[in-house]
Amino acid sequence: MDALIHLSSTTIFTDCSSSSSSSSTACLLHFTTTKFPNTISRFNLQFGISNPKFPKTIITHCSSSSATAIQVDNETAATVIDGKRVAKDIREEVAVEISRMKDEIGIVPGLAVILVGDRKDSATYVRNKKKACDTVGINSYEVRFPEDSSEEEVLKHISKFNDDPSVHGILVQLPLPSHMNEQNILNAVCIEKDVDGFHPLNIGRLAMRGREPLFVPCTPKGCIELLHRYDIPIKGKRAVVIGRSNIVGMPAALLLQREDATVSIVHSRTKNPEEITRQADIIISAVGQPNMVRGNWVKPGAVLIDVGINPVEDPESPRGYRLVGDICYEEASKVASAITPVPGGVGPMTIAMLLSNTLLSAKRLHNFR
Ligand SMILES: NC(=O)C1=CN([C@@H]2O[C@H](COP(=O)(O)OP(=O)(O)OC[C@H]3O[C@@H](n4cnc5c(N)ncnc54)[C@H](OP(=O)(O)O)[C@@H]3O)[C@@H](O)[C@H]2O)C=CC1
Ligand SMILES: Nc1nc(=O)c2c([nH]1)NC[C@@H]1CN(c3ccc(C(=O)N[C@@H](CCC(=O)O)C(=O)O)cc3)C=[N+]21
Repeated sequence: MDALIHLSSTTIFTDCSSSSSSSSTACLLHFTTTKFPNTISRFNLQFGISNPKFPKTIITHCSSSSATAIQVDNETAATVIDGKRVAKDIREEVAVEISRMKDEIGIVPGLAVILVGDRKDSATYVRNKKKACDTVGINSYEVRFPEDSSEEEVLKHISKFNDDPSVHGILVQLPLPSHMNEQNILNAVCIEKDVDGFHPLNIGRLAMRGREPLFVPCTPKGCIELLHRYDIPIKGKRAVVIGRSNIVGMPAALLLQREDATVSIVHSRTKNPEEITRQADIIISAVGQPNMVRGNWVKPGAVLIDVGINPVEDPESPRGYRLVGDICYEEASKVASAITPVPGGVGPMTIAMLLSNTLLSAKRLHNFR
């Protein structure tokens, strides 16, 4: 190194095009040198000139100072919010409670999962939920219906599970085939067993001050749980939720509001969404658009919760695709103070919350504390 350089600020630009498996990162550095302390120089650098011995060293061509190599020691990186680890902790906590319940009152919680049609992703989710139930000691009951089955058949099974005392939670995997009326089916789940929290009565109570839902939807609950477990304050903060679906965006906004955040909702008709997200201390994104939230949509120090699960083509991956979130991780993680990865962020928490809701239901139905 020819000159000692004090980095005063860093701006990172990444090519976040959704399909590229490797992206190039350019870095605009503002720094002063000891040789030229009053000069602030700007250099356009290309990352990735890797010397494994000096991974943080960038080689560049500088004309206004004698520097040829820069040590980027103070590059800020966000805390990675490890949903996979937290979900494991929660599964262990749930397992302890389930075994205590079994020992003390001889009850084992049961979860019924209804899957209609043959979507591959839905089948995978259901399989993962069953596996998770097995690991904590929840009995799972799975019913599969062919794509062309009737709404009445599904309703009949829901009614059967409503009356079955060994079932404490009922989950209807979404989306349903288009010929079925989702409202009718979700309304049929009795609210005491609505572990997904999708029944309008549970959502209505979530929206009302002074009312308590019996269950909170798993994905938004998982987002808030991550914030709590990482000691991230919510009260008085500005939160922006991107997406307003019944299952994620809308209940996430309601939950943040219940936690005393000031909440804005961005959706597909929002003009200049980046101006709104840039004001946020906390962003929860649930859109389904790969890498939509760029680094420059994010206020420095913001906390980012990425719900999006988007498959993008990747010939190098064994499945031929890989999962990315709604947030351009590479860019945003350099601006944020904390961020959830995809995979390994919110996804595992959704399943952990489902287990936790099923335990809660069994405890409540059997008056077990
Ligand atoms: N990690 C997990 O556990 C889970 C992940 N997911 C993932 O989360 C994502 C969202 O799921 P879900 O809520 O069911 O999706 P929906 O398609 O039901 O909702 C998407 C929302 O995003 C909004 N939206 C779409 N495009 C834009 C845009 N360009 N700018 C701003 N807002 C936009 C839509 O707006 P509008 O209302 O105007 O149409 C809508 O409110 C998906 O990737 C899904 O796979 C879902 C559930 C659980
Ligand atoms: N009634 C109903 N309830 C749901 O909760 C529900 C639903 N329907 N329909 C579909 C969405 C989607 N969803 C996910 C759950 C876990 C992961 C998950 O565990 N993801 C892993 C990756 C899994 C992989 O690698 O394929 C992760 O993010 O690390 C993702 C998505 C629940 N949903």
